[in-house]
Amino acid sequence: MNVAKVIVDVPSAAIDQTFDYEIPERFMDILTPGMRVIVPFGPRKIMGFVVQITDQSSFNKLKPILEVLDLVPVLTEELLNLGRWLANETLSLSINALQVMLPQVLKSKYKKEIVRSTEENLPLELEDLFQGRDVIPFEEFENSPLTYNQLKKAVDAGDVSIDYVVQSRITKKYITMVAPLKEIHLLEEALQDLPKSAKKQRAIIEYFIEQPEEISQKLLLSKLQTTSSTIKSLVEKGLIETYRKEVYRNPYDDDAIERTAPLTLNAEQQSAIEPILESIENEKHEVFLLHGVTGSGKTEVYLQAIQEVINKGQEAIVLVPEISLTPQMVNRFKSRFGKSVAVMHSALSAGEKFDEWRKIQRREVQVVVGARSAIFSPFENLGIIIIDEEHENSYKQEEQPRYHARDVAIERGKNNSIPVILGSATPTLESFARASKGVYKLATLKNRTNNKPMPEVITVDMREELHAGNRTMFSRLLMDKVRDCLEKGEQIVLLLNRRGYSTFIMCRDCGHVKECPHCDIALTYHKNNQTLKCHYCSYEELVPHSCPECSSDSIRYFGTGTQRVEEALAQIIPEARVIRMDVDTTRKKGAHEKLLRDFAEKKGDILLGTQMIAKGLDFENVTLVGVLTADSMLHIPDFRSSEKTFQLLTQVSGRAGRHELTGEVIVQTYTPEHYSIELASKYNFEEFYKKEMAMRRAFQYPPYYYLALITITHPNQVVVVQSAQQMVKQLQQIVQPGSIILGPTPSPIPRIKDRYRYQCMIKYKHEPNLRKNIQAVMNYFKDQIQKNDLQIIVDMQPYQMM
Ligand SMILES: Nc1ncnc2c1ncn2[C@@H]1O[C@H](COP(=O)(O)OP(=O)(O)OP(=O)(O)O)[C@@H](O)[C@H]1O
Ligand SMILES: [Zn+2]
Ligand SMILES: [Zn+2]
Repeated sequence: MNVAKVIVDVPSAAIDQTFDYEIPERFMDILTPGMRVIVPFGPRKIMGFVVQITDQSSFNKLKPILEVLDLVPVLTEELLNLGRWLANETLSLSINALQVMLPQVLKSKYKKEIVRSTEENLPLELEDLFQGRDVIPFEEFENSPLTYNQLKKAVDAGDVSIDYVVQSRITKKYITMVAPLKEIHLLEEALQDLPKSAKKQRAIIEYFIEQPEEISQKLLLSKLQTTSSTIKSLVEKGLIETYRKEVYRNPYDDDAIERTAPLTLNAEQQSAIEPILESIENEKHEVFLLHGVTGSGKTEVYLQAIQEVINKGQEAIVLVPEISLTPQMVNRFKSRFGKSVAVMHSALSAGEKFDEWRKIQRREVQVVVGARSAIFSPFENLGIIIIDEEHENSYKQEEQPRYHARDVAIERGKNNSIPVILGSATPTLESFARASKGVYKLATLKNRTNNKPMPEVITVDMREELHAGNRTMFSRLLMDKVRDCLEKGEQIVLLLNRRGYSTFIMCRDCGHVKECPHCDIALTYHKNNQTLKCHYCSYEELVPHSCPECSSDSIRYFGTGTQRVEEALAQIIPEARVIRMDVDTTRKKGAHEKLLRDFAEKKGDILLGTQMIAKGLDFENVTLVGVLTADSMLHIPDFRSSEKTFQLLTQVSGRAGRHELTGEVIVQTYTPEHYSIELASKYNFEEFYKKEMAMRRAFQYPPYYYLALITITHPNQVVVVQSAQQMVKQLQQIVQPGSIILGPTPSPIPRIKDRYRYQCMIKYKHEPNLRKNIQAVMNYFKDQIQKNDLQIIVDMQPYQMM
């Protein structure tokens, strides 16, 4: 068994295969699949993943593996298999499919060190290596007579660990600890011996006599108002010691979280959880769709199912949309399961993410709560996977590998014979259709746990407002209600159903709109620093004083961004304190949390924001929710726009009246008769489902048809058009008779980063070989891709049509 099959880190279709390498003697006993290695590749040394170890190769002379990067595999056997499935399913490169499962730190340049993790004596050779130090650079081991096998034994025994040091040590954090070295009665003796004048030293000894536990040096210094030189002199006397201790960077203050006990489930929750518990018990893979109105207690069902899994000694993955991963949400899990919970969140630093990942890898936690990528958590004894708000688009990754976390969850569910729960107040049509057909098991929670009705929704026709002479963006009814609320000291959530960056600059004289010079899209106006920015390529420039086309100086910004709403509010109700939440105000780390905390602490009357305020928030003092422009999403060219509108309106309505106070919702719209607005205002999901299904059937969209979107890009427009036409011709030859090919057409954003973009879409019901066939078509373009800078992006089951 001296041949390793390795996927190398060269993201190119021409290299997308395993390469054979010889395993040198010194790595023979330690190398296992799932470890990263350094191998020679042409003139370079590059990283690769060992995916298989075998004893034969069809090549005669193999190059040897140069270095082994891990002594514990970073990918489990299950994840390696999942990687193969993922690459195949999403038509991605194997290397991308494996990389996506790992935290950033393991993908970048790093140094390694060996850390002593025991006070016990180590084998002699190791003691020689450490020479009294606690941490040594990995290279010292490589230059020592010690074998990898000996080191691995020490790692497996938990005596030492290997750590990765990413530039400037961001992977680990240490604090200096101080602890007594002598027993209490010896400390008391020492105290007698210390001269009375050595007040500071005496204070430290007295402290440890009272409290003989370790304490961080920093805390000790501040507690006793003492100095590090005082500590040092006691260390020299052999009375106390100082040492470094690794602390996990913990973004959440665990100890401050109060523990909660399971609630007694109500009848609906009880009948929802029973089949799930059965499935856990019988280790049977099933997918449950938990359709529960907002505030119906879905989370409590998750918590109790997870408890069952933990009791069985198994582990749980909970996916939550990125923007709902608020401390509020995380605390619900931490308050039930304490330190057994890891959190994976993109707002964490690379080091923090790595720490959380390591807790999973080292089996220090049983539960992970995280955004999309947490689906790849390296648990080896999974018992359940839960996807909260399963309808959220953020579960789809919009770069290679273009996977949907729901599909990955179900695949892992199958592989592990465990249940998968999809929860939502507004399930996707796809999921609800599967549940209706019995492919998924449906559980429904119709009532809020507080037994209050859903807040009443009043739609306001904005056309009538205009007729009545109201030209503001607020209807008279909404303003009355807002004032009412303010008087009663209650709070308000205002949703602008649109992104913050929709504000653009236009010349009033000639109509010129400032666009990005590299992308065919209007630049976004940012008021705070008077700049125009491109959302797609980060291009940035200062706002011009006059029109670049006609030199007129009546250049204005347009569009109803949140900034403008804020200004308008300030004019109409100057006394209201507004907290604005959008891409601009939440860019800084921790800003999102801070704004929410401020609102919870009633430092603001109105929470004004984009989509990001619609979900998961639970404030007891919120009694009014206003939606400023319910229809703005209906007009984007996306077959899911009605569904998204329905989902958003339902979600945001669910923010009101969740506790004692009754809530109310005002929805402003120019198309009150549109079924998604009308039915959302009545909370009628079933009826919406029927109507929307009929539309999808009529227009041949999912869930009746599957989609594959192929986007072709190139700096030269002629090349793109020609290639796209060739692409459609090729596709026509591979698809089944019932399938439909649309295009080629320019993409909705026809140019990004100086590359022109065309697309074509395949709609199909049954194409068992589609992936293989598309791969073959890609092969047809191989030369153009490699030599001519052509790019082809395949998105199986696309969510973004851009
Ligand atoms: N069995 C129960 N008895 C009493 N209170 C409960 C019970 N189950 C849940 N609750 C409480 O009801 C409230 C709403 O529950 P929860 O937030 O879990 O609902 P949800 O369906 O997840 O809501 P959303 O989808 O809106 O986030 C919470 O405050 C929760 O503590
Ligand atoms: Zn002009
Ligand atoms: Zn741009």
